Amino acid sequence: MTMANRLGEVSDCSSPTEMCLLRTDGPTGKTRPMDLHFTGLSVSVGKRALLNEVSGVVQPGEILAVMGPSGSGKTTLLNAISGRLPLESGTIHLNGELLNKKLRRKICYVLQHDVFFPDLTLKQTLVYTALLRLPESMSYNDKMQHVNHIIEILDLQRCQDTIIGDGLRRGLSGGEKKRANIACELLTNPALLLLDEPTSGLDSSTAHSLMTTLKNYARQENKTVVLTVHQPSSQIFYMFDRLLLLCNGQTAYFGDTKKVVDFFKHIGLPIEPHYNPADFILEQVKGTAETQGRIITAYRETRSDPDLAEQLLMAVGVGGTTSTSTIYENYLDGLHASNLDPAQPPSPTADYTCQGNEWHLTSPSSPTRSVELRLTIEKGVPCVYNKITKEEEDSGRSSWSDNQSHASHSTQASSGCHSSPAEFHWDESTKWPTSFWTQFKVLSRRNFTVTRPRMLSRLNWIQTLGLGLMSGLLWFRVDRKEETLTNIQGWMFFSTTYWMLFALFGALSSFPSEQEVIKKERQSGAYRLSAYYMAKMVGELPLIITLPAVYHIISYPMLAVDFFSPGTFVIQLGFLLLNTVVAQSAGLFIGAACMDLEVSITISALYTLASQLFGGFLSTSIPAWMEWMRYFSLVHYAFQNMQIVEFNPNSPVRCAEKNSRFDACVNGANEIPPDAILAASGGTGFPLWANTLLLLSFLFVFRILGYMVLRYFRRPR
Ligand SMILES: Nc1ncnc2c1ncn2[C@@H]1O[C@H](COP(=O)(O)OP(=O)(O)OP(=O)(O)O)[C@@H](O)[C@H]1O
Repeated sequence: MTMANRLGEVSDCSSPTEMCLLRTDGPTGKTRPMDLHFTGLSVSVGKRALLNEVSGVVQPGEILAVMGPSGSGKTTLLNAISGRLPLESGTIHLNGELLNKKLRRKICYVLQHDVFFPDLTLKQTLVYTALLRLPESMSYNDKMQHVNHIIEILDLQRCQDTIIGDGLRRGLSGGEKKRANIACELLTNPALLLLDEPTSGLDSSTAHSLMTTLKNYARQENKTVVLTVHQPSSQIFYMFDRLLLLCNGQTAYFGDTKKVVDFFKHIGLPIEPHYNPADFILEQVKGTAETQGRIITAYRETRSDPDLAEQLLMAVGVGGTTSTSTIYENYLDGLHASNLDPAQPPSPTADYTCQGNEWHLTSPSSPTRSVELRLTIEKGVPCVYNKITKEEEDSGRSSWSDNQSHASHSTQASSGCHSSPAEFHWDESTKWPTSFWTQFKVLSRRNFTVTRPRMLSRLNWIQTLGLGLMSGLLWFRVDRKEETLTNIQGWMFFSTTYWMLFALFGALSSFPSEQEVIKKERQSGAYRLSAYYMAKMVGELPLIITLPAVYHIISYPMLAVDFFSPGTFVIQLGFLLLNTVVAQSAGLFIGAACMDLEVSITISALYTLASQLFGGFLSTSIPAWMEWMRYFSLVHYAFQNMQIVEFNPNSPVRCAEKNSRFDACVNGANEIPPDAILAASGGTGFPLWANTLLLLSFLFVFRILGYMVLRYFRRPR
């Protein structure tokens, strides 16, 4: 399909709110409508049951609202359906197929809290999400068109260049953030959309407008939507097709939203006139233990009625007193309207058998095509599946799929307005939507964009320029003689120590500040942790070395006016930067391991101060039993190497005229031998290459430890 064709299809849609989204039924588009059927879900933590035998079903094009008082288990239910919580018992089926890793890709979960990088604009956020979560087979242009399309659908054009913002910086409004949150998830064209309290924190008109958008989306794109909601207005309440009412983790009602008031009336709890039904039912389930018991028992009795099948079918709006054969006929009519060849209408005369509460009905509509219907009642919830026709089996769609209510949506599906500039070609054989290399590239770029304002902030520039000038002036044109030897060493020690502290403490908050976003993205299977980690290391490298390099460029030439050597200058810079990167690695590791800023600051303060004490400048006579601690000092090796480079025979340091502390000087030499300077500085005495190797080892060990912590101890659940 050409781009022009695709755009042509989009232009069929008359307005953004018509929600013309993605082709879902094309031969390559794999996001076909999905019904959700969960049965007897029980979840416990310790001895406490959070969910107890909760069941429900929702069809494509419908919205199932999960309501209940605070703490009744709404979020727990969504977590369970999304596969993020282990079930004690119960099953979750999508189109009759048990929930598995592959199917989880078709589910998106919009969290209650809006989790974003606050410094990115809305458009940048969506573009990075699209580049990470849309399949590799889509071109860049298609992905960008798709982003624009989603922005249009959710009516976010006006704020697309506004930063997301947070408590400190103003950015998107609450309603815009909710839409942005939903937009991020809609990008992947999910079949099942789970939303945890999408309207919380919104005023009634914004909440209504958001719900209208969702309703249109579900209807016109034939998507299945499950959402939790607290206290909707009556207008919003009646937008829900089905309602699942929870009370202390148990089902108080499941069925048609319009019938819930009748249900309550039937059990002796009539609603007063002009009362918001949502408020009314919530008040009842929040009532006394006796009222709660009455509601739950009444609902259970409905489920154990001898004429269960008819009642339940009625609850899902299938048929009331309709016989199963009529259901089947209606069902086939629906299929005929949407999928089957009009020239070959399916035969309404079907064979059907009934075993217990499971019906099997088969009807050939042509020699090569047959349709089979299965109706089961599992734990009180009816589920109507159609078995794939023979032709569809050939194209790989051979599981049980769709159901009775498909008929009611077929007209919408066939009414046009169901294509976008993009098509999806999910590669089902791979776990990730994009390759490692793509993930690495996109995440490096994003990391650079997100981290730059923090690391290269105006204040950091002022601090660096100020300190560079101050240290340059303090040690300006320092003389190269024994009396001023400690000044030269002091500059080197100060430089390595300062940048160690800067990098280590700066890195402490790096993982903790990102962890919520990363957790959300990892839970949705957007990328590998290794790609994120590598990208973070690489993306931040230019940022972490910029300021120390500027400092060195200002400060060292001022110090070394009389003995400046370009070679020494460059090598000194190299060790200063290497030490800074090592310190950053230590900070990243400590930050990841602790995640609690106060704890990590305490540990870091202890380690960095010990590193200074044992660095070889502040104390040159370390007690023998503490000498081993020098080997763990973060500044020791770089400080040693800077001295090795600085104090070389080509640039000698003159002996003191009297009372020299160096034997060579006392014995008549004019210049202090470099080895004597190093020996007197309390170092380990390792050569340059050994110190460099040890610095690199520190770097790798801290980086590997940081990865292990994220991989095994910070795994999102
Ligand atoms: N990991 C857990 N350990 C112990 N209790 C938990 C855990 N997770 C949830 N709960 C408890 O389970 C109950 C249901 O929690 P859930 O978040 O599902 O409620 P909710 O209906 O979504 O509430 P709200 O409307 O306030 O968000 C609450 O009482 C909560 O304290």
